[in-house]
Amino acid sequence: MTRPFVKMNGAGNDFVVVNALETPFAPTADQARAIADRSTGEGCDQLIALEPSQTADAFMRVWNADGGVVETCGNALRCVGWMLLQSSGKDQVTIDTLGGPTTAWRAEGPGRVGSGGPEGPTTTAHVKVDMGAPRLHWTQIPLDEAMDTRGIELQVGPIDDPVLHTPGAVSMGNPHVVFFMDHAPNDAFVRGTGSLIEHHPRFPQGVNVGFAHVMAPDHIRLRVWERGAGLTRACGTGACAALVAAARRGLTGRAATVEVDGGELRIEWDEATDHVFMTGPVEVERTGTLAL
Ligand SMILES: N[C@@H](CCC[C@H](N)C(=O)O)C(=O)O
Repeated sequence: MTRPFVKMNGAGNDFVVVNALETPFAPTADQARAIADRSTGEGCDQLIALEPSQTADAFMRVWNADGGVVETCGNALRCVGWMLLQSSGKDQVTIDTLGGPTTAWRAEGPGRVGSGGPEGPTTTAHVKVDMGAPRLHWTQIPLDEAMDTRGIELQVGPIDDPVLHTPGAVSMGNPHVVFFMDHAPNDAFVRGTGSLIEHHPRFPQGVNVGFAHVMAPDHIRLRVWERGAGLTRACGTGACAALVAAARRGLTGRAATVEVDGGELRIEWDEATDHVFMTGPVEVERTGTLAL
């Protein structure tokens, strides 16, 4: 069986997107893993399917690169949002996920906007998404026991001199923990520490691990080790979680630019609605066909 796909990325976080609005697409975990494999498959951080929805313009299903189905993906919501905005001609579209419903709009943003070319993809568009309200109670992350999610009981390194400790915990529909550091860590540190924390018993459903350096009250440098995908060039829900965790500790205001390896995301935590809004770039890289 073959299926057409579109390869897209949001700030460097890349996806194989399959339109399953008319024809169902239900890969096994092994098939999802094979598609995501960067040496033998198409290669991506997440596999995405756009499915029909009773309540929204579409339902977005997400598989991590390890083949596991997860709740949501912020950067993919912008990519899929752009596809639906283009195909429907609407000004806004709604997308449901296992992590909750989202709305997406076209937005203005920095950077070159073009259609791609021999030099590679250029920014296709900027899209804003309403990621909903952050979930902050320990049961909602979820954690293994009751504690204040502004700074949870967790440390890395020796007990009397930890390298990292007391991260914030936030659910943006999926679980995140955010360590605050005075610099951005290198790849080896993110890989070593991230892989350790991802499966820590503190997080019964695993966790996405953010390393945030607050450079100014409106600017965060963020690196993320994603649950089920490893070190990625951007994590949209991770950027939302970092802003929320930083604002709760008084390290930033309620809006900031979050600089990730693959670009910049604008995150705003609206006081009136409690919703977190994310604006950032979307790129179409290529199209192709999956052989399943
Ligand atoms: N890249 C995503 C998050 C994808 C899912 C995540 N790895 C998880 O397991 O929750 C984003 O942009 O939010």
